[in-house]
Amino acid sequence: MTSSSLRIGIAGITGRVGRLLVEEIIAQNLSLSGGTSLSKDIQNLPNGTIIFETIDELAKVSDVIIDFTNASTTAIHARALKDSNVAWIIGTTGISDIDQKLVQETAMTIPVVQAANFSPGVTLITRLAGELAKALPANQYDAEILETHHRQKVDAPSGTAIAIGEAIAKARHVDLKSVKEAGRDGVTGARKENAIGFASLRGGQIVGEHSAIFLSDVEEIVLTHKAFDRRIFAKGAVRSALWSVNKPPKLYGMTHVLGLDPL
Ligand SMILES: NC(=O)C1=CN([C@@H]2O[C@H](COP(=O)(O)OP(=O)(O)OC[C@H]3O[C@@H](n4cnc5c(N)ncnc54)[C@H](OP(=O)(O)O)[C@@H]3O)[C@@H](O)[C@H]2O)C=CC1
Ligand SMILES: O=C(O)C1=N[C@H](C(=O)O)C[C@H](O)C1
Repeated sequence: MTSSSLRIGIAGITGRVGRLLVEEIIAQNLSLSGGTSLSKDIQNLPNGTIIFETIDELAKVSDVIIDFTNASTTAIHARALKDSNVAWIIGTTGISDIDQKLVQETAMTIPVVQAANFSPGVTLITRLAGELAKALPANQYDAEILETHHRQKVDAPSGTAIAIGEAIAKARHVDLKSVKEAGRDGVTGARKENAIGFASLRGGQIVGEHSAIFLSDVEEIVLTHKAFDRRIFAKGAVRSALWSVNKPPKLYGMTHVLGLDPL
């Protein structure tokens, strides 16, 4: 299979990212096989774009499916794609632990590229956060993650914030779940040593902003990424789709797509 013959389907084709994926596929002269959506509002999609009723139908006419939908679809998509011949590029966030297991199972039979954020810049910031966490003692440097998104976002903390938290936790050899402090409210008690804190702001049309903050008694280190345009996600997802061609079944991430060495 070559990239020019690759048939790309979009799950969530009428969404904020879905519509930009269509533009990116057309801009790169790639082949769009169609998409799925909830409301099937096809306004402003190119003439002739096919909206399928189910992911199974879309899979029959696609070599790769890029999925920016809602976490409620993940289990259905995993079961439908497990025994298909398509690659699955997952951008959807807010996926439950149970459904994430299904994603992992699916990646045993088809190539899956999953990233909470398809921006190369965020991939690098996440690695840098891990590097800092490795070098800065957890009992001296408090790690806090701040994220800001548009008012329509339905999950919190953002998938990217969680991925940054996981990178910090991994570097500190702890399980994120055991140290995560999110949504502080009321008499919370003093901050726990080694905690990784999360704060989420929602409002307006902010595309996506993330900061990993390390605070000691004597200094503050802040890594910040701001996405100005959702095209950065669409470009990264299409790049991942092209990269997935002829790859063996496995759960890949943006670090694989970017060819970065494992940490
Ligand atoms: N990994 C990354 O780089 C990024 C990830 N995201 C994540 O991607 C997801 C989508 O974001 P965004 O585009 O802003 O969201 P939108 O709500 O704009 O789009 C979601 C799309 O999925 C469709 N959809 C929702 N539920 C279903 C369902 N049950 N079955 C089929 N289709 C469904 C919607 O259909 P309809 O239009 O008819 O409602 C719409 O087309 C979110 O989880 C978000 O967090 C977002 C940006 C970047
Ligand atoms: O919902 C969004 O918009 C975004 N979601 C992703 C996340 O949850 O991290 C990525 C990006 O920040 C935009």
